Amino acid sequence: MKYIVGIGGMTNGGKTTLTNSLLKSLPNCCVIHQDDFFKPAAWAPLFQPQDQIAVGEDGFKQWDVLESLDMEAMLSTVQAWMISPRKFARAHGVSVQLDASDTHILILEGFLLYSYKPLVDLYSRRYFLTVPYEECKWRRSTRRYMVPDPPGLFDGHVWPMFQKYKREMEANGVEVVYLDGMKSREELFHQVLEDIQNSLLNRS
Ligand SMILES: Nc1ncnc2c1ncn2[C@@H]1O[C@H](COP(=O)(O)OP(=O)(O)O)[C@@H](O)[C@H]1O
Ligand SMILES: O=C(O)c1ccc[n+]([C@@H]2O[C@H](COP(=O)([O-])O)[C@@H](O)[C@H]2O)c1
Ligand SMILES: [Mg+2]
Repeated sequence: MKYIVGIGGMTNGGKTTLTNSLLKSLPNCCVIHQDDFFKPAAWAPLFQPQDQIAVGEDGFKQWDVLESLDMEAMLSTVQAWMISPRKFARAHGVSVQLDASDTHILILEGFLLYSYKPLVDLYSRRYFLTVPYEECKWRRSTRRYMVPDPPGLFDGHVWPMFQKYKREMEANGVEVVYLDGMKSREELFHQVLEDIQNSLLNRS
């Protein structure tokens, strides 16, 4: 059985933390991180021609839109797993348990998992982590990304884009399991692990 889990939701909701814990506990489990698919951006003026991240009318680089991600490449990577989860696992250094039932799990982790149409129906289960605005803003202020946030990015771009995509997801009727990112790391881990295990049992 092939089982694809989405760990989505807002920036700094705790997606990467939760994913890393699940990976250690689920058998035959591979991961694809959406933030590995950001398109290239200029880090110095000389490299401007390679910059594929648009600058909005607001003056901010538009990192938090679907167009800043190479979703076709992400989809191809998912398809490679679907064709041969065993080969994919080996290529990514994941040891495959030969005696386990033929269950293979793929976790997709990222902040815009449910907005790209070709991916939406591939998930067996879609989780969506959220925390309140103030907590999200505070956590974000403690993070250091490859490209540091310019002043005002959170309120001017990150938060409005999160709200826009969430609204669209809900309007499109995409079914998700909401997770309260204010729970402890341990509580979230046990809640989701148990939920995945139950869902796997129901399918087998
Ligand atoms: N359940 C939690 N409670 C409190 N802080 C958390 C929790 N999960 C993650 N964090 C912290 O929040 C920040 C963002 O976590 P991270 O997993 O990188 O989020 P995301 O991948 O959603 O942006 C990190 O500093 C992390 O240590
Ligand atoms: O990873 C990068 O190269 C990168 C460069 C610029 C910005 N980001 C930010 O990465 C955020 C998504 O990652 P995360 O872990 O916070 O969900 C998103 O809100 C972007 O603004 C990420
Ligand atoms: Mg992350």
